[in-house]
Amino acid sequence: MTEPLFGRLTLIGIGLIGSSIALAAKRHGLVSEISIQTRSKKTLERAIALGLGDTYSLDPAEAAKVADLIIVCVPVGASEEVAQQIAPSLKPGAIISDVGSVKSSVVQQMRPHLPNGIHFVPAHPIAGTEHSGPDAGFAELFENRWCILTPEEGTDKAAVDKLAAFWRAIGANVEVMSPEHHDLVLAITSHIPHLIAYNIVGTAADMEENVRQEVIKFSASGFRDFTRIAASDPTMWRDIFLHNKDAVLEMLGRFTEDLTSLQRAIRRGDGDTLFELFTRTRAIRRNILDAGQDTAVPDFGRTPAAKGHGTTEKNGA
Ligand SMILES: NC(=O)C1=CN([C@@H]2O[C@H](COP(=O)(O)OP(=O)(O)OC[C@H]3O[C@@H](n4cnc5c(N)ncnc54)[C@H](O)[C@@H]3O)[C@@H](O)[C@H]2O)C=CC1
Ligand SMILES: O=C(O)C(=O)Cc1ccc(O)cc1
Repeated sequence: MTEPLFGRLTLIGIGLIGSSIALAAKRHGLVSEISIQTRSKKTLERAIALGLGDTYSLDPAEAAKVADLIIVCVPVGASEEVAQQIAPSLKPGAIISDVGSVKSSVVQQMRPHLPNGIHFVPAHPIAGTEHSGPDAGFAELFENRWCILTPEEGTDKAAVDKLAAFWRAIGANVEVMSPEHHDLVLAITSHIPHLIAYNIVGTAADMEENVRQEVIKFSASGFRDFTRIAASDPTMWRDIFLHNKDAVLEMLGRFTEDLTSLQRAIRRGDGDTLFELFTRTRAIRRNILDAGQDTAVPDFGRTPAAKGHGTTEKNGA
């Protein structure tokens, strides 16, 4: 049996991601003790019934005490409140991390409250489902998925390496980048796709009753996939859009321009434009599959041809 990487791991928030980390850390023997905190008694009782940890608390300061690694697993809008609550009881030398889907805002919310001598290494596992709560977790969630770390410059390298080793040990591939770059990439690869799903399902839901029934009845796989994504947790996704506002609006601007050019191509009967785009997007899907994980960040924007698909860009204007 190898030595655990950490002594006490404290998980603040025990939903899908927190419970999956608990199960994976336990399975791989990565920590000697797991302490769980969440703010609702009902959720804490589920965590106890599921046997996710060794100690349980409703008090974040109590749970964070003597922890070597604290991972905050709450909706991104609650990050500042949690940082304020745990800051006074953090052990010098502890690593504090999170799993939020947005990084710049989490850094801005948490950093000012963290005392010197604490290693702050924000993280985002790009792995999840539309389910939430402690019952939704499973130990394999992070296997062969990316986990992006966004430490500030000057963060202790040993702390970053140790957190990276933790994520690798539960099956993830680790990459390090700036919070700003993370937020821009995730806006197009994750946040806008969710917004599109929420919007298309909302549009269908607003249709007249008889059409709505047919939408459900004849739901082809495209729409069904959107309904899965649009069933994701409303609190979590509200917070993502409120806290990644600039990057989402920037990407939404480009998306809207491209959508307008597709609209024009359809109106004009311009089959070449449609065919050329659909051929290019098919190749992107193949790239993703060839990369061996369907969560791999696609090669968007690295080649001039992949930038936008408006008719003006196609014509080189
Ligand atoms: N669900 C997904 O697919 C993924 C989610 N994430 C990120 O992980 C984080 C957690 O998401 P999930 O586990 O899916 O959510 P979840 O809804 O399953 O669990 C969230 C947990 O946080 C607790 N909580 C909420 N506010 C709190 C507070 N102020 N103090 C203590 N506990 C609090 C809730 O009671 C619940 O136990 C979010 O920031 C999300 O952006 C990251 C990757 C994938
Ligand atoms: O269920 C899906 O399709 C997801 O996209 C899961 C997911 C949700 C949020 C993240 O920050 C990362 C992954």
